[in-house]
Amino acid sequence: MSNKIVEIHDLDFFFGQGNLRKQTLFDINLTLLSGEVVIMKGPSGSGKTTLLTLMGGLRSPQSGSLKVLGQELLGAKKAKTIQIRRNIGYIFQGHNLLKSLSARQNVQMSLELHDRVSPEQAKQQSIKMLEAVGLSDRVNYYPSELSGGQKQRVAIARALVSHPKLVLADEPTAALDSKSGRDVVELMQRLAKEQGCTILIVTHDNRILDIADRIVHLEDGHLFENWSSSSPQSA
Ligand SMILES: Nc1ncnc2c1ncn2[C@@H]1O[C@H](COP(=O)(O)OP(=O)(O)OP(=O)(O)O)[C@@H](O)[C@H]1O
Repeated sequence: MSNKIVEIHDLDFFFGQGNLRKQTLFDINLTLLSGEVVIMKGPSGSGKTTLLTLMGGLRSPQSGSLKVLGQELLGAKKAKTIQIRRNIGYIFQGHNLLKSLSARQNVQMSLELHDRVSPEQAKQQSIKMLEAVGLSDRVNYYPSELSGGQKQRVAIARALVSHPKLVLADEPTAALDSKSGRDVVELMQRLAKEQGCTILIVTHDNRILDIADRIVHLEDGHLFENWSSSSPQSA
């Protein structure tokens, strides 16, 4: 299989219709390779979340080409998009845990989308994943009984438990203090390297830039690439 996990060519994106139609993304070209940790930076409103949701199959592309795991999303049928989404782990700012489910059940839920796993296997794998994120003593806790950092760890466990090829994280440290934020991204980076998955992190948090293999910038819907984390521009 190709090592190109995401391949975007000449992608434009518009919100709205008629007079209200407004271009948000302009001629985006981007490739994410297998096992890379890539950070996407950029001012508020520059289009980062829009691009992330397009890559995640949560929004339909309108032009250009957007391939995820070799599959074209432009013009893809709903069933195909849903199939692609099963190979993607999502981590969002608000962590989106279900309040009525324990940490283990929240993680397990994402495995139950995969019919090849029995409920008992799913349970064991979920517990193992919670151990991997340092929550072995919180497996049966509910979200309301966990700190912000612990909730974000559960969200990471949930995103990674099915060993997705691609993980998309939108501001994963935004709600965390700097120590918890740092711990959370280092954990994501370590698990990504262990599992060989590609991670794209959208962030405003300059303190975590050094964990990236590559940093891309979005400004007013235009993408600039190849500013490495050690380059002076990214400081
Ligand atoms: N559903 C929508 N309908 C119309 N315009 C939208 C919609 N969602 C986003 N936009 C607009 O698209 C632009 C890009 O928004 P987006 O959320 O992608 O930016 P962002 O870079 O992620 O911002 P932030 O860093 O503040 O989260 C903004 O001007 C925003 O107002």
